[in-house]
Amino acid sequence: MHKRTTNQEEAMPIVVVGSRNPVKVAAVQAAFAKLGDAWEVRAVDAPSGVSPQPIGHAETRRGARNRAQAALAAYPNAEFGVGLEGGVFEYDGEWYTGAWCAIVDRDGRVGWAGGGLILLPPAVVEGLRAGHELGTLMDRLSDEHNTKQKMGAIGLLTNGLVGRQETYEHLVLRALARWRRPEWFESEEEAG
Ligand SMILES: O=P(O)(O)OP(=O)(O)OP(=O)(O)OC[C@H]1O[C@@H](n2cnc3c(O)ncnc32)[C@H](O)[C@@H]1O
Repeated sequence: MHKRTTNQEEAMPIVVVGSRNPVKVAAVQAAFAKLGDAWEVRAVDAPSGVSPQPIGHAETRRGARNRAQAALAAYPNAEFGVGLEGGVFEYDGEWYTGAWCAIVDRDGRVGWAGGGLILLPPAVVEGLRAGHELGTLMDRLSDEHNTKQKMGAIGLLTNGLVGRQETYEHLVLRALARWRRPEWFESEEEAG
């Protein structure tokens, strides 16, 4: 993995998450821990610039990129900014929740990954149509508090089989593809 060399050769490289949601921060920590080098993970409140409950890929993806860029801008010494944005998606009358991840570096590259879709039940769909946020609806349905910062809709819906954190960790790992295989993403000129 490419690392920027600085005159502080010993300093750990920094990755900044554009959210203080502990689920998102833990997902980035777990993903970067797999890279082999020790990374320092910081978290900042970064505006998504989209609605509190993004609907559809375009809006959700934009929110992820805005958060990643704001995160990177907040830390001049950081190598990467990571944005994770949850959204809801409608296909053929069924509604799903999923997410997009954007990772940005100092050279303007953006790595993308999205998905992790899971079917939402009718009571939640009704609430979404009425303009409510998924987090609020999941709290109401499960009679729990702040579930979006715990197992999330994914954990509640699968009754603990898989959680929001693991799902987001996978998105971060996939969004790193362009730095794992730079030769496949960049022309020789750019890569040089
Ligand atoms: O603190 P931030 O980073 O804003 O985290 P968030 O969970 O509130 O915000 P997102 O922008 O990622 O998600 C947009 C909305 O979708 C909801 N959401 C997305 N994924 C969810 C999940 O797995 N469980 C519960 N709510 C979820 C949540 O209510 C958010 O208001």
